[in-house]
Amino acid sequence: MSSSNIDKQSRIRNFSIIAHIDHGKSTLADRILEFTGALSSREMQDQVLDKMDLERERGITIKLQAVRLNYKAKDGNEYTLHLIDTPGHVDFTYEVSRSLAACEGALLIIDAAQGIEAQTLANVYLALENELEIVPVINKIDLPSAEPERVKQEVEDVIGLDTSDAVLASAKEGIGIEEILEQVIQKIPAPTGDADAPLQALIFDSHFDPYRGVIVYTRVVNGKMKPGMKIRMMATEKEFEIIELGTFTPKPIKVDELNVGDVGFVIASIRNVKDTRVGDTITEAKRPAAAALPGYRKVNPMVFCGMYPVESSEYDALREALEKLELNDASLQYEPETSTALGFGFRCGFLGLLHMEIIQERIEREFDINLITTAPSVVYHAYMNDSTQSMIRIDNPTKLPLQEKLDRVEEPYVKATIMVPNDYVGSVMEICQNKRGEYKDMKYFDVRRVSLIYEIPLSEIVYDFFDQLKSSTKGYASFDYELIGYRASKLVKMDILLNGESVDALSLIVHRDKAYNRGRLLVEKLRSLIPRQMFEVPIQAAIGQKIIARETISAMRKNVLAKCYGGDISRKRKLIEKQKEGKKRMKQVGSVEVPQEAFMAVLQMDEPNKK
Ligand SMILES: Nc1nc2c(ncn2[C@@H]2O[C@H](COP(=O)(O)OP(=O)(O)OP(=O)(O)O)[C@@H](O)[C@H]2O)c(=O)[nH]1
Repeated sequence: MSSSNIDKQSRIRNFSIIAHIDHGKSTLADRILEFTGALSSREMQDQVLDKMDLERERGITIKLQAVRLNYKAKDGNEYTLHLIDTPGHVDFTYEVSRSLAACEGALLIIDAAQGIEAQTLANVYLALENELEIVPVINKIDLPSAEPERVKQEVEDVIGLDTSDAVLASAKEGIGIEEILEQVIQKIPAPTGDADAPLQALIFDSHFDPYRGVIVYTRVVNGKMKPGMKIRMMATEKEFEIIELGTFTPKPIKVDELNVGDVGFVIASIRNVKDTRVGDTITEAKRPAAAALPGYRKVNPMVFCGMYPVESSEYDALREALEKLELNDASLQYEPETSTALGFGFRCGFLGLLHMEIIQERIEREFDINLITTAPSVVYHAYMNDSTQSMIRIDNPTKLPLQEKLDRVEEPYVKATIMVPNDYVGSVMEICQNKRGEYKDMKYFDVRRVSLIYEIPLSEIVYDFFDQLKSSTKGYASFDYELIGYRASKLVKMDILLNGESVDALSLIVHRDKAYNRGRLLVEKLRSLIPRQMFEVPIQAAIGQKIIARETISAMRKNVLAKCYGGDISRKRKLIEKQKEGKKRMKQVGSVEVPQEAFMAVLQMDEPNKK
């Protein structure tokens, strides 16, 4: 390798920013971009690293990106910095871990008023797994409630990081930015790697551009890439020819090559993001690397739900919407599904609830399709009791075989870390126990805060766990979880009957000990959600042949319009309009009109906190 290349490589720093949500990651990233001159102040009006509208509205970062910055350090040298953004939600943990794998270091941002939170720790563990140098930054020191010294001590005690020269910063007021960059240069190592070795480049993200095809975000670990080179994706074994290479500054600019340590994008006439899996290694087809980079795994959806068009004529439009979204989202899965109650639709798989909500919203907003979605379900493993002992993956409660045929059913469990001020420990424990959680550990951070570890079935977390946690702790609890595997549970299928007919889209899998309680609450909730019909409608919950709960919706007495007779006509029209509006989200199930909310009722039941 030439000495100028070595020089260049020694002046590269690749880093991420990790933080608990709202501790100031995006604001700090913007400041860094501004300080290094990558953005003018006018451009600063948009938070560049948070791109999509939805993201901005929800205030979270979903799609990761990488920016190349030039920084003239105090030592007089010019450095190339690659700042790699990470998504801020537990649904996207694998993507976070791969973007961290593209770095040598990470800025750990901690809010000076709040201190360490659950995702601070989760992110630190991911950074440590990837052997990153962690540079602590205490942010928001401008806040009157900031306690930087206490938070520094907390970081020392809990994480074991030396905080003697942690930067005290305010991303909002632009304090400490230069010091942060100086520490990036001094503390984070330059990339090591061999420019003459066969190509190994890590894919840490990709997205679909309608004009250019898939744009792959990559970090070169060994070797180099040039336009015209034939590349191979080592996991998917697909081959492509590089058409263009570039980096984001943050505007995309073309480059002639991507060398060891470089972070940038590759365009190679790739049509589907499924060919460019996050975590996969790009190598040269002609001279492939002996092995892929470590850490690749295929991410599997954790949560499934049914999506049905309200108007059955929109089925094709829904399929096209899913096809388009899938181009850009390798973790979205779907397959056609038919429901007796809802007709033709799709069973869709997501990384988590947030991922699911984002896709639902995009289908409705960008594709203008009215959807009926069924309650989300986790994937159960059902083991048959016949001679085969075979296992069936159940991603839809209706598919659970009859009880008599089952040896056992297993469900996914997570290890949940909940951080909470002392005063709320009691209520958090109660929620966890109510959610079938198994207590594992409790650690005191300081006199005020506690970290609780529970093992909880994922299905219980899907059902409004986080909302309950937030509301019973005045918003102070923070929460993170990781999947730890499958365990056998006493699970049964509960069916819901409307007017005597079982509605498949309302079936759910519940723990046997909770079935009666859930069944009763669910039929009560359904009674309040389903409008009166022209006739009386019984709502029943059943396990097998046995009815465990019943409510009745009494028949409608008079036409709503009757009220308006003699009244003014515009009011009447408004009422008709309103009824039409309301109708949009109704589905005719047998002879009963059922609103969208009914299919989600199981998520909204306020279960009294009793065991
Ligand atoms: N007072 C004060 N507020 C700050 C500072 N840095 C960020 N904030 C505010 O804190 C809130 C969260 O900041 P973001 O930068 O969006 O936080 P984030 O960590 O990127 O959040 P996610 O993108 O949701 O992960 C915003 O309202 C910011 O204006 C700071 O130094 N001081």
